[in-house]
Order: sequence, then structure tokens, then C-alpha cells
Amino acid sequence: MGGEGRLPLFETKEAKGRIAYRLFSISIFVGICLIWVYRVTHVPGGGVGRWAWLGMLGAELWFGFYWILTQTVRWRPVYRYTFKERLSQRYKDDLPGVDIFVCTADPTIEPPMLVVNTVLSLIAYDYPSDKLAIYLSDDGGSDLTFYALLEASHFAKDWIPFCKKFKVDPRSPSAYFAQASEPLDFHYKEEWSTKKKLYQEMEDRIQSVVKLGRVNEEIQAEHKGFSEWNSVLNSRNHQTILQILIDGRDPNAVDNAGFVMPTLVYLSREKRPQHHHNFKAGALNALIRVSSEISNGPIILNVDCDMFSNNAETVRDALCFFMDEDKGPEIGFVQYPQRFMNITENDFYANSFRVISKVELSGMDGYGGPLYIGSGCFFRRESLSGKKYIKGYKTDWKKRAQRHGSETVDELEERGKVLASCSYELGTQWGKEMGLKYGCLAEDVTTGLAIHSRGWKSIYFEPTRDAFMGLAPTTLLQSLGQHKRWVEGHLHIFFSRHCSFIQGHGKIKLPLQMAYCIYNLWALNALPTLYYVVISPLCLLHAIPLFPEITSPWIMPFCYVIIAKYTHSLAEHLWHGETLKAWWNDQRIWLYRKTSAYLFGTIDCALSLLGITKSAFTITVKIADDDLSKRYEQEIMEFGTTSPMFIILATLAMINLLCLGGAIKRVVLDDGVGVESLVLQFAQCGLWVLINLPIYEGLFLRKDKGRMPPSLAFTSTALAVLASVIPMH
Ligand SMILES: O=c1ccn([C@@H]2O[C@H](COP(=O)(O)OP(=O)(O)O[C@H]3O[C@H](CO)[C@@H](O)[C@H](O)[C@H]3O)[C@@H](O)[C@H]2O)c(=O)[nH]1
Ligand SMILES: [Mn+2]
Repeated sequence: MGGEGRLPLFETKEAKGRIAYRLFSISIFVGICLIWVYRVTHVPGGGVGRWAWLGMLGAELWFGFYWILTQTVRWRPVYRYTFKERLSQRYKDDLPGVDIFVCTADPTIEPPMLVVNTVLSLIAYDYPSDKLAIYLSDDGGSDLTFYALLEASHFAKDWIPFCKKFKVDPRSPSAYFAQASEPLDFHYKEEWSTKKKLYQEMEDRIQSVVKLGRVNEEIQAEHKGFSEWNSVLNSRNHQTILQILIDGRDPNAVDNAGFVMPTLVYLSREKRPQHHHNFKAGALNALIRVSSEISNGPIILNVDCDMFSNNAETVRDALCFFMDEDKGPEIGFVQYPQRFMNITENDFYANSFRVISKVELSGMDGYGGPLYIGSGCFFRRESLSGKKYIKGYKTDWKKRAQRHGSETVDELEERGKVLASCSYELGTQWGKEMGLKYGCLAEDVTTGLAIHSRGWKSIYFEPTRDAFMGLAPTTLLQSLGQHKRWVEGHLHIFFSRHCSFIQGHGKIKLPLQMAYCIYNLWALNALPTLYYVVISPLCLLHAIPLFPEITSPWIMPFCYVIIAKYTHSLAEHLWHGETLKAWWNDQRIWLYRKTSAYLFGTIDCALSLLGITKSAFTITVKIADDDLSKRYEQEIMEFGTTSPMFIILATLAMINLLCLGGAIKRVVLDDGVGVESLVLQFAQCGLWVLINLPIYEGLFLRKDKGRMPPSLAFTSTALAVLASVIPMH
């Protein structure tokens, strides 16, 4: 029971079976130590073999160290459960205001219909409308997006009462109508059909404007906001556009059932070529300031434009944490998992992150809280704005609950515009000690760490019904590009003063500092992995043994560590509802990420640390053409271009194929070299060839548009042949 005899609003349970897991983990650790001992005590006498051996030692030291890091998040995971009824009973009329921030940045790869569906899903939350405010930040500065939002503000008048009356979920109309079949109940059925028709009409209007690429005069006359685009030069050069589309204070702004509506605001902050706009972090900071003048909700939710609400009760769940009388006050943010609509049956590109989030974020939660992952995160406004947590601090929810102000909408807009101008932040702490942090491609992670370091805790919460659903990349290159951005941003953090060991020192628990490094050091896995997949097969080809003989007792730790680690990872996947094939795909994609995206991430991070280049945020594409979607659905790997990433992947695949072939040939011809000492290398190389099957197909067998371009077949084969003829004796 909480203070004053009140029942808590949430409870925490520790994962079961931890003792068994820890013993298992220690056994693997012993195995790793034995491998290290073997490497150090068996260094060959001289020649190439000696250097290859020392390289293996280096790679294995790294893998062992990295594995230890990953154990921190498996040591003490915790799971959270909320009591929403208690919240509703206790805070019936005193629920706090919630400001919701949606970010979009490009109307072509983030289509306006996608954006407004997300907005509509949020505006219809099961939460008192007078306490909700939705803000759309449009870094694309697009009148098409503005028009779509205006349309959505009209449609919302029908949509909100419909959702609330029939307890609809999900409340994104597009997702809802796509999955719900016509209801049987007569009364419901009629309303259902009218809403569906209204939605389709809205969609048609928006799509035809989008297709045309501009808003015609007739529509422009509908709202004063369109006149702003007369002075927009382009998306990188324009004044602030701030339009309050629905003013929640206005008693006349009601939906078709007569209830007041949530506030709805469109913001496109000022952009000028001479001012760096700091990408999403800059957009969110402008929103924090502008919203503080308009609704100033003490709770802020941030989602990306593709992440629609899939669960109408999410706000109430989140509030159970913040408003718990006992443990609530120290909670700075509540992170929900990012889930995706468009994951294929066997998660072909390993984009679901199901296991990572379930296992690792729950694991971080046991030591002070998960990192902030950019979307689907509720914040206490103070924690985001830069306030430190001081013991005994409490938010006065009641005080903030009422919204007042006698200013007209125009006055409010004029005041807000100043806060979103380029020059407003000059000489302030914004982007440093206040708001989201600047200067890093993983602005979410630095910001979350800063909040942790200011004394706040965070919560990872996975409701039974997924809270948010977004869109994952649908091609290999997009997925690799997204990872490149992440690992580059993360590595940058590690080498900056935001490194968890520096910034978090003495402020957050050591296991949490280590857990941050699992991600911060992602990129550096590139080098040892590349070493392993290149040197080991080449040594196999030249009959240079790198592992113990099959008859030696030293083979035991190698076999144990490999089998135990992979069996456990497979078990983790199956346990969390993935298929065997999905696990296999996961292994493949991590290999590809490490050898290509991580390598480029490392290089670009180094260049940016040296001040040679400046990192840029490449936005993930959220659309796909039909041809491409079809291959995606069928789980056929998408290549299609001669990206440097593909050159690397194809060359590695060819090296392994050639080396395996060459080594088998040698054994068959029986050139006198015993295979006993090469068994593990054979097994490794064989597995790598198996896992690379989609690449060989793409290089030599496929004829469709998504195959590897023919020039790549030539380049990769030539490079592989070159590598295999380098003399190694
Ligand atoms: O200049 C910019 C660039 C991006 N965005 C928005 O930021 C969001 C995230 O961009 P996206 O390309 O979809 O990122 P993801 O690949 O999904 O990346 C993840 O990682 C990012 C950090 O690298 C986080 O910001 C994201 O929330 C998180 O989902 C989108 O809504 C964009 O519209 C802006 O508002 N302004
Ligand atoms: Mn995204």
C-alpha cells in the first residue's frame, strides 16, 4: 500500500527464473575466459598464422567484453502493471493536461494521409477532450500537410464521438477500416457506414490535392492559414507558421455530439539557410515552448508521424505511473515499445525489435529505466525542460488542470510564433541543458540519458494491447541506412561528454551505464565481425588453423559458448513469439548490419568527430511502390542498386563461397593437410554460405528489378578472387 493507505496505481514484478539464468550466464562467462586463456597460451610461432591468431584474440576479447555488457540487461528485468480503475476513481476530475507532439518532415516520404491518420488516432484518445492538445510539427513546411490537417480537424467532429460511443480501437481511421468488418448491430452499422463514407471522401479530397501538388484558390479561401504560404520560399527557408486549428478554450468548438474538442495546432517553425535547424530535436524544442503558451500540459507525449495510437487507453496507463503518490514523483518518462504494422511473417529484415525491446528495455528498467527511443514516450514536462529531480518533489496536478486565458487565437499565435523563430534559441540553454539535446543523430538517447542523470527514473511499459504502431523500412538498404544513422549517433555519444560512464557517473547505477553502452558501442562490432568473416575463411582456404583440433579438450569451451549462446538466443526469440525462420533472418541481418552499416557508421562518426564532415539526419522512407511491396511481402531480399553497402555484403558472401569451395576441393584431392584442425572453420564458413543464400540468388539467379545489379556480380567476384590469391605463407 502507498502512503496514506492508498493503493498504488502500478505494480512491479521481477522476472522469474533469474537464478537459473545467472548460473547459465556464469557458465558462458567461464567458457569465454577459457577461450581467452587458450588464445593467449597457444599463439603460433611465426608467419602469417601468428598475426591471424592475434587478430582472433583481439576479436574474441571484444566479443567477450561486449557479451558481458549485454548481460547487465538480462540480470534483473522487471515488468510493470497498471491499475487504471484506481486512477479513474481517484482523479476523476483532476486528470492533468496532456500535450501530444507529432513530428513530420517531408510530405513525399511521409504522406499527409499517413500523418493525419496518426493525428486522428491521438485526438480521439479515451481521455477528457478539454485536457488534450495535439501539436503537429511540420518540418516540411508543406501546405499539403496543412490542408490535410485542416480536413482532419473537420472530420474529427464526427470521428471523436463515434470512437467514444462504440469504444473503437485502433482510432486511426485507416487502420480501423482496414481491419474491422462491417458490424452486425443495426444502429452501429449505420453510423459505421456513414463514418466510413465521410473518411473516404476526406481521403479522396486530400489525395487529389496531393496528386496535384498544390492547394487551389478555392480551398485556400477556406482558411486564413493558407495565405502564409505566399511568403514561403521553400521548406528550408520560411517564416514560422503557427495555426491553432481547434481552440480547446472556445466553448463553441464542439464535436457533433456537443462535447468540447481537443486543441489542435499546426506548427512549422522558422527555417533559414544560415541557421542550423537541428532536425527533430529542434522541432521538438520549438513545440515544447509553443505548447507551454497554448495548453501547457504537465505531461507530454511524443510520437513520430507514422506511429498511430493502437490503444485508446494509453494515456491513462501512462498516468498510472506519473500520478502514483508513492513512486510516481521521481518518474521522468514512460517509454512504450515501438511496434510496426508492416512486419512480414518471418520479420525478414529483423525490424520488429521485439526481443530487444522485451528483453533489454525491461532489463534496463530494473536499474533505473529504459532509454528514450524517440517515439511513443510520455514525459513529465519538467523533466524534459531541464529540471532536476529533488527528493520530496511533487507535481501539483490540480493546479495545472484548469486552462484559462483571455487572449484571442490571433494574439496567442503571434506570441507563439516568436518562440519558434530561428533566433529565439541563440544564447540560450535550449539544446544543451533544456529540452532535447542537439548535435547528435540519436537525439533521443542523449536526451534520455540527460534526464536520467538529472535524477529522474524512467519506466518501460508494454501493455497487452500494443500502444503504438508505426512503419518499419521495407528494403534492405533503407533498413541498413536507418541503422547507420543510429550507430553513428550512438558512437558519437560514447566519444562525447554524454558518454554514460562520464555523464552518468555517480548519478545512475553502473549496470545502467553499461546498458547504455550496449547501444553506444554497437558500431564498433563492425571491425571484429569483419575480421572474423574475412580472415577465418581465408585461413581455411590456406589451411591455417585458427581453432583447436577437434580432438583437443580446448575445443570444448568454443563449442559450449557457441552452442549455449545461440541456443539461448533462439529460445529468447521463440519465447517472445517469433518463428524459427525469423530468428534465422535475425542472425543474417545482424551480420549484414555489422559488416556494412556499422562500418560506415564508424567511419562517418570518426569523420564527424574530426570535424571533417557534419552528420545529417536522413529520414526513413514510409512509402513503397507496388512492385517493391510485393517483393517485401514475399520476403524476397531487395537490392536493386550498386550501394557501397551491397558491394561489401556481396564481396563477403563471395569470399566465403570461394574459400569453402577451395577448401573442400583440397580435402577431396587429399593434399595431406589434416582436417581435424579446421573443423570449426569449415562449420563457420559453411554457415556463412548458408546464411548468404539470398545474396547468391540476388547476384546470379534472379531476374527481377530487385536483384543485385550485374556489375556487382562482377565486382564482388573479382574482389573475392583477389582476396583468395593473396599468398598467406
Ligand atoms: O529534420 C527532421 C528530421 C526528422 N523529423 C521527424 O523525426 C521523426 C523520426 O524520423 P524517422 O526517419 O522516422 O526516424 P526512425 O528511422 O524511425 O528513427 C528512430 O530514431 C530516431 C533517432 O535517430 C528517433 O528520432 C526516432 O523517433 C526513432 O523512431 C519523423 O517523424 C520525422 O518526420 C523531423 O521532424 N525533422
Ligand atoms: Mn520512424
